[in-house]
Amino acid sequence: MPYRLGLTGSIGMGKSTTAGFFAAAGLPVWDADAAVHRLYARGGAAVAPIAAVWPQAVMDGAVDRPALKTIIAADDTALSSIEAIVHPLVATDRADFLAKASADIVVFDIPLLFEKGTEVEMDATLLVTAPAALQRARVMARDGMTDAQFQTILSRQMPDVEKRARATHIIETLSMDAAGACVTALVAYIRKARNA
Ligand SMILES: CC(C)(COP(=O)(O)OP(=O)(O)OC[C@H]1O[C@@H](n2cnc3c(N)ncnc32)[C@H](O)[C@@H]1O)[C@@H](O)C(=O)NCCC(=O)NCCS
Ligand SMILES: Nc1ncnc2c1ncn2[C@@H]1O[C@H](COP(=O)(O)OP(=O)(O)OP(=O)(O)O)[C@@H](O)[C@H]1O
Repeated sequence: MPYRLGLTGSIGMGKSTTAGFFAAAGLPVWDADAAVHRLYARGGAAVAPIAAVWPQAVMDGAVDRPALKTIIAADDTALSSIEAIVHPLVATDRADFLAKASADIVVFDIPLLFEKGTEVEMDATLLVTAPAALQRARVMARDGMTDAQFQTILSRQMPDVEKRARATHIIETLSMDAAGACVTALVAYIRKARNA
């Protein structure tokens, strides 16, 4: 079985960017957010079970994210009900990817890796992180992001300090060059440890 490296980090910490460095190094990368997008798209496996509970959340055969957000905002229990539908489907997608992978190391980009306990399915974890002020500046630079939205998302994620305590490896995403070099060094380290 390939070595499974779980990549995580809070919003805006640089998961997608760091996943790109692994992909550029030739490692297969599975992306949890992309899996959810596939499941929500027309023909995706989450459409029918979500329509059965919230018919107003499905438009033109696909799950409509703004509609889901309206439902979540109005009902404190909705997010966990959505998760109960979506997370088993995501787990199946991830298992299919792993079964087909032929590389020595595969990377799983999972925003909620520690929150949902998925780290038990990994051989090691990599946390990407940055100072809180930099994280905030990155997220607030995004279109339509408000301070209240940022605070809500942060409140649903495990604090960075707790993630640091759990992670096997940590990379600070301060510059592209430095983070890219850290990824190269980490891949070499894992290969050396595996072959030792
Ligand atoms: C709430 C939804 C509709 C918001 O969609 P939208 O496109 O606006 O935002 P996006 O998916 O990029 O998420 C925004 C931020 O919220 C975080 N987030 C998303 N889902 C969750 C969750 N279940 N718990 C905590 N944080 C979450 C993301 O990591 C990200 O930082 C969508 O995220 C969703 O359907 N979530 C439930 C499924 C899920 O758990 N996805 C997480 C990956 S397995
Ligand atoms: N190593 C780095 N050096 C400089 N800037 C970076 C680095 N990594 C990420 N960034 C910047 O930080 C921002 C967030 O990066 P990215 O989208 O990769 O984060 P993310 O953790 O995937 O975000 P989200 O949780 O919202 O999906 C982007 O503007 C990106 O250009």
